[in-house]
This record gives sequence, structure tokens and C-alpha cells, in this order.
Amino acid sequence: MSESRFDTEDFRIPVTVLTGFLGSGKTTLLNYWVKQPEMANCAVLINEFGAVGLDHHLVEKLDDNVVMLESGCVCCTVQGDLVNALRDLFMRAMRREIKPFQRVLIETTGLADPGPVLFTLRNDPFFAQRYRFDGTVTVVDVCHITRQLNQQYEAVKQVALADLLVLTKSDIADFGVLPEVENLLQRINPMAPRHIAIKGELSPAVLEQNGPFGSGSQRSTQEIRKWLQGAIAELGLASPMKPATPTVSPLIANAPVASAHSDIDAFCLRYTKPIPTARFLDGLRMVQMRYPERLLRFKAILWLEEQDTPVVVHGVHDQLYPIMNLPAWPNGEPASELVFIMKQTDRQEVEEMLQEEFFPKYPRFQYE
Ligand SMILES: Nc1nc2c(ncn2[C@@H]2O[C@H](COP(=O)(O)OP(=O)(O)OP(=O)(O)O)[C@@H](O)[C@H]2O)c(=O)[nH]1
Repeated sequence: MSESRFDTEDFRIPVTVLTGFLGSGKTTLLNYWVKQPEMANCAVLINEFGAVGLDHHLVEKLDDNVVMLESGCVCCTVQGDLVNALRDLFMRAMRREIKPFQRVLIETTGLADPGPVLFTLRNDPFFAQRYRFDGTVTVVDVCHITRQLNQQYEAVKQVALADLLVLTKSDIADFGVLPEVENLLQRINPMAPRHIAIKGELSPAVLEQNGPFGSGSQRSTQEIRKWLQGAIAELGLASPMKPATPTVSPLIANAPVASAHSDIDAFCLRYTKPIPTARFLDGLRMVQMRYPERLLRFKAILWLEEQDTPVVVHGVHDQLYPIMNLPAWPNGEPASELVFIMKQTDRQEVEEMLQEEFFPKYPRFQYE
């Protein structure tokens, strides 16, 4: 009896993990991808670090098929949520509550160690029957990756476990930086193909070349650890932080510790009256200047005095990106929400500094 197509083809839904350090350009790439015709039948799961998420307001087009995994990082606290969300999506599509989807993209937090996420995706029985892991895409910010690889172990892991590397922001990088970064990436992960995306523009066709079961996913845990240890020693990259309590390496752990990013804090400041633009810019510049290393990421939806529509602002370390306007308030009511992701920082200090700058109690001294 001849083998039928159904015996050989894998009809499970491919799941791609989109990772990359804070502010590297994951949402920008996702936004570009979901607008492409070949991605019309795609569901998206977004996980953000900390209790406050803004990204789901910034991903356009897909509505019902965008799921937000809140309160925590998918590699630490919300793995159960990830599987539940995938199960829920599947059941909702079966019940025709949402349109059927043929691919899933999971955008992890910028601090996620993809190791435990991949573990969950491969080992959950429900997942394994309906979905197949289709590789990890790691977004790399050319301007900041060298510093991130030196300081943050999460960044090293994200690059090392990638099946595909997408290099962003080469349009604003200094001359000579791109080849240096390419060289570094080649040494950490020589197997992953590299693609350049400017402001997210990269054909989603690269995903077809990525999966199924990309290069990284076929490597054994031991192989990856050995290779990573070699790269860390040779290139002087950031090594794992010493956890407060002894734990298994997240690469092989079934249930990784919730405190993996314990020196990093995400907090949101909310203002319900409009901020004068110049005051906002001064205040933010002050925070950026005071904490150039500790401020890992800043993003905000702003109610600015001079603007009729909400404004979106992004920052990575001391770099600030051009503002964008949103057509309407995501929650219906005008308010500013500023999200800071910082390392070893007193959030009250930042809050007081900004309060004083945005809404000073006393008018400033004016020179004649
Ligand atoms: N000039 C330039 N800016 C870019 C590029 N890619 C992304 N950006 C900008 O970088 C900023 C951060 O991009 P996001 O897509 O929000 O980054 P992210 O990785 O989703 O951030 P987190 O979710 O906080 O980790 C935004 O202002 C983007 O417009 C690029 O290739 N060139």
C-alpha cells in the first residue's frame, strides 16, 4: 500500500518564538509581518515584562487573534499561561469564535531566556499534539547588542539559541558597527542565518526557511551549554547571575525560578493630566542622563499638551526614537502611561524626579 500524503505531512500548527533583548525591535518586526498577506492567518501571543503592557496596543491589525500574557515573564512565571493561551486559542478557533489560524508567533519579553519556553513548547502533551515548535527568531539591535552581550546573560542566551537572527537599526548605527556585530554574532552562533530588517521590513518568507525544527532546536542541551560556555569564556560575555538560592540551570530546568531577573524592575507611571512636550522631553532626558546603564528600556503612550492624539515614544538606554501618533486612546480615556524597565534602581527616585519636572510646584526662576 502506498504512503498517503496524510502519513507524511505534519499538519500541526507551527509556532515561532520571537525573542530579542529589550527594545531590539520585536514589536516593529511583528507589526510588519502581521500586515503581510502570507501572514493573514496568524495568531500572536505577546508577553511583557512586569505588570504593565503597552505592546498589545501597538500591534495593529489582528484583534481577536492577539493574546496578551500579562504579569510576568514567560520564561519565569507564566509558562502555564503560555500553554493555556495556546490551548484557548485552539479551542476558540475550533468553536469558530475566532478565525482559524495557521501559524502562531510568540513575542517574548526582552528579558526572556528562550530555553525554558522551548522546553515547555516541546514537552506539554496538548501542545505537542496540535502545535509544533518552528524555531526561534532573535532580533538583534545592532546599536546596543555589544553592550547587552557584555552585561546581560539573557542577551547571550537569546543570540545563542536563535535559529534565525534578524539585525535591526543598521540605518542609525555608526559606520563600521554592523560588520563588527556580524563578526561577534558569527562567533556566538555561527549556524543561524542572519537577515537585516530596517524598521521591521523583512519578508516573513524567512520563517519558511527557519522551520520546521530549526538548527538550534536539534542541538542537545549539553551541546548548547558547552558551546555557550566556550563563547562566554572566549569572548568575555556576560555569564549567568548567581541566584539567591541554588537552582538548576534554566537551560535544563523544568520549572525555572521566578526570580531570574530579580535586579530588574518594571514600573509604570500614570498621569491623568496632559504634560507639556518640552517638560516631558527634559524629564526623560534627565532620567536617561542619570541612569545611562541602568535604564534598559523606556516606552510610553503620552497625553501631551500640544497634541490632539496619543503619542507613542520609545527609548533604549540613552537613545530616544522618533515619536509616533496613535489614532485613538487604547483605553478610551486620555492618560499618559510611562513604562520603565530598569536595573538596580529606586523607582521612587525616578517618580519624584519626573513629577517635579513635568508638573513643578513652583514656577521656575526666569532670567531677565
Ligand atoms: N531607526 C530604526 N528604528 C527601529 C528599527 N527597529 C525598531 N526601531 C525602533 O526601536 C524602538 C523599539 O522597537 P520595538 O519594536 O518596540 O522593540 P521591542 O523589542 O518590541 O521592545 P520590548 O518589547 O520593550 O522588548 C521603536 O521606536 C522602533 O520604532 C530599525 O530598524 N531602525
